[in-house]
Amino acid sequence: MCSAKTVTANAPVIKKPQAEVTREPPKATTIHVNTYLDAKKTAPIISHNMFSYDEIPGPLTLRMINKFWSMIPVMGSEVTVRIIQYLLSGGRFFGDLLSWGGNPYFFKKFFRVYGPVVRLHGAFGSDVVLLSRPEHACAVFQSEGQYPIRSCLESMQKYRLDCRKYQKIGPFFMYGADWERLRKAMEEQLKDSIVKQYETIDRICDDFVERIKVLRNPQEEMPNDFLKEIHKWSLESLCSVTLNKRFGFLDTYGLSPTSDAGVILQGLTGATQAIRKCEYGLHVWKFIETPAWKSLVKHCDMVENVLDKHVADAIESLKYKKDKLTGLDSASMLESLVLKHNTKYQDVMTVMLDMFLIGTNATAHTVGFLLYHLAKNPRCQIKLYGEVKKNPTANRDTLKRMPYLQACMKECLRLNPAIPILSRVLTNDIVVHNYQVPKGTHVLFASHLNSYNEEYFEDATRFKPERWLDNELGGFGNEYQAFATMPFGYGAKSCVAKELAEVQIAMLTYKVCKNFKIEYNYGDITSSSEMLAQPTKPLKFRFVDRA
Ligand code: HEM
Repeated sequence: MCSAKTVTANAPVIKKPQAEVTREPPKATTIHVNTYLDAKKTAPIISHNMFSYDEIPGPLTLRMINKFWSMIPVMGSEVTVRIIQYLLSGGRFFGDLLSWGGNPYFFKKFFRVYGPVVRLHGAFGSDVVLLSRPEHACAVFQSEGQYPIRSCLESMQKYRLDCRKYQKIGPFFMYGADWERLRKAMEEQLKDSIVKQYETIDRICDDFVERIKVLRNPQEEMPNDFLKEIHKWSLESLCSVTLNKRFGFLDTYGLSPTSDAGVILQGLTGATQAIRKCEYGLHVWKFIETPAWKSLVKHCDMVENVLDKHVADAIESLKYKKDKLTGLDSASMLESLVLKHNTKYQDVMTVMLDMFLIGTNATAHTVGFLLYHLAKNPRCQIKLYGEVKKNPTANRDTLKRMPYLQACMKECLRLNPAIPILSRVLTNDIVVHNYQVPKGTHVLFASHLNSYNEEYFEDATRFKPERWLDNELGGFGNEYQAFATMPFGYGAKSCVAKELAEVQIAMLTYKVCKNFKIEYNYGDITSSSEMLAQPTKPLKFRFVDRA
């Protein structure tokens, strides 16, 4: 275990609680799950080597901040979660307080100082526990009941419930029977849409290749905002999957800011930034309209107004189409949700918005990173191109049968997961690392740290797709290896669109690799440490035509 000496020179002196210093470190492998919702299944846990929740080590500084918070009646664990994420993203105020501001390895430092389980004290006893190891994730996820809970973004919740009166906060944050019903409908329709919209997804990738040709400068390089172009591809693809419509995001002559596509792009970009600002730091916007809150409302309204129009049009046209639809064959995903699953209008809207906010960003950032890794690893690119050449045409089946392409995607998601921190609110008491953690606690699991840990992956920092060919778990294949990297999350609340995202990313990578040799001649690009991690530098790739 590290001592306080490991903290950098200008950091505050953080003393570990006495109990932590004197006792033996708990064994990492002990996992007990007390599912007291189903008393028949489990017996109470009795262990001789168990420690209470209060014994979990954590920073004294945050305890002091907590004393301050507890005088302000709105601060809860949600805020603690956001503060952590704010610190992770280099937030200044609290970051400076802890002398860890701007340090992307904030989580890592916590673990180094306090051990693999860290408790951060929130107001009213509602704390956040940071977990680091795969076996901790296993304990959390295996304890999930039928309805797992993810901690929510309070700003989005307020917007949806107060401003738009949807009554629902959307599938990403919902739980319970309503969420389960919506989730099942989404799963079914997304699967269906991949089959139905496959050719359109394919054509949109071709359009992206053409767009690259238009964007290239005389040195065959992309502009600084190439990530935005990847976003456009991702949006065009998702619009056609959900609405059966092309929006023109990839228009050769650029995007008019007043077109529907232009408004959606501007709205989503602004909304993502505003949500980030509202969520990190103090939630003053709950009482007064801060600039960040006003921006959130403005940008979310922009996206919603356009989507509203299209969703309303689609629903209206159903009245006329209903009889003509033969077995729902020609229905879009949205139409099927309404026709087949009787999904209500407000639910359709929140589904659309969650998919746009989470899905398009995550997919676009993953593509950005994958092209980067291929550019930086010419050996891997040559190998992938060899596989591409052997498969002159790509369809859903052939893409799945390109093992190296699949391995490249997995390896990219291991190194740069779009959502690097998974969160849950415990629905059961659990024991992690011999510490008892009660039901209701917010836990954050820093899964991306394991990706860089030699304990789980040999040559952990290297982009090495071969590891997934040698071993289907990509690492040392121990008992918990499946929890060492979880880019799409885990269990009932894992990503609902994993298959769609994989098809889109595989198809685009196949086409780009088939047409161009990818190069990158600037500084190393890493992931920003945010809820939705993105590349930290402009993606100034050079795309050289293949002969
Ligand atoms: C590479 C692309 C993507 C990655 C890495 C990714 C990753 C994730 C992760 C980590 C979660 C949380 C899982 C958990 O907490 O266990 C999630 C949830 C979710 N994702 Fe994705 N995602 C991607 C693409 C998409 C796309 C394209 C869509 C929509 C079309 C989408 C829609 C959702 C939704 C709606 C949820 C919430 C599911 C629920 O709570 O039931 N994602 N995603």
